[in-house]
Amino acid sequence: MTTLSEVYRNDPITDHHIIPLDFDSIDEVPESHTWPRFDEPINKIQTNNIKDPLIPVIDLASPNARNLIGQACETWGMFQVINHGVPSELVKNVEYESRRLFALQTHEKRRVLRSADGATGYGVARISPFFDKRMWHEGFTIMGSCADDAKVLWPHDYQRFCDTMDAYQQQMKLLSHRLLLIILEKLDATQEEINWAISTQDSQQALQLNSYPCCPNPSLALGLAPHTDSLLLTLLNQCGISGLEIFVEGSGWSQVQPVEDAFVVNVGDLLHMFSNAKFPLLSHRASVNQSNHRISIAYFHGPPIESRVAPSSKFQKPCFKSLLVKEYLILKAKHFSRALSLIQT
Ligand SMILES: O=C(O)CCC(=O)C(=O)O
Ligand SMILES: [Fe+2]
Repeated sequence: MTTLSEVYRNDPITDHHIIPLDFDSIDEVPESHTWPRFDEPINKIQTNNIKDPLIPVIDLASPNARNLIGQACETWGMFQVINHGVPSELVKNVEYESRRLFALQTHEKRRVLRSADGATGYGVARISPFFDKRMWHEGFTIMGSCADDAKVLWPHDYQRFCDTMDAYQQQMKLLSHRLLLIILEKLDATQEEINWAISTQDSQQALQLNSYPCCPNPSLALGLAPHTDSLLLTLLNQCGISGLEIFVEGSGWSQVQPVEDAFVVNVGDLLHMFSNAKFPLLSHRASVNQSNHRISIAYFHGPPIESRVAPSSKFQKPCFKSLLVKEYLILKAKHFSRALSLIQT
């Protein structure tokens, strides 16, 4: 069975792109990390007043949650979810362990550098090769067990990190299944399609720990460049520090303010495809700031890599061709944001 790691092995990225900046030793933004923008205003489209946000905040325990989730997927391709049942202690521990990792010295983190043909470990964002400028970001990717890397980082104290990441992945999997079930029912999907999306065997998931160190000049730098997520659904924890921005037609880049105990849920390329483009894809990016070292934790959920993806059988006029999930991911790894247009009918 092919895994996400094997798909990425097809498309190695060069060393230049794999090693993040040594943030400990830098006190200004180098030319390599200076992005040509950014005097544009950033709209704060969402306040902590969760009664009146633009990107809806949905209480999963409320009777109306299903309808609201369906509407949010159709309108935005994004919502925030609260009362989701993930223990807040675990969420705090994941943030704590992630900070423990990124607080290590640069030379220690580089011991678990992602290899050129690998998918897990420490490194820059996978989208880096598609941009001339580099990002104010370092990441650590986990797929399944992270024991091998954790043993290198903390030979005598790795268990806590592994247990926390394992427990969190488990919870994220349950929550993504719960949400996908609601979303697919809203799309009137068949039982077979539901089984495909939330298959307990061979489904693909990745946990991406993102670190955006304090930046001496945030207006020059960018934490993560604009992109869409490739799989079905992403659950993002902003860990209480704003930075996530979405591109809203007509009003430009807009901040998605963190809401306490909420996960940002967003539609990925495969769900956009499955919904026959009924659910929009939101391009998003991450900004950086001067005073807070921001951590975010993204969980990506996808179907088995060898399975086929196509618009749901309910759609009479599919606007995407059917292909294997791994074929799509290989296209995305080569063509990035053009990948979807290559499979339009
Ligand atoms: O850090 C963020 O807010 C965004 C992270 C993200 O988009 C990703 O990891 O795909
Ligand atoms: Fe993303």
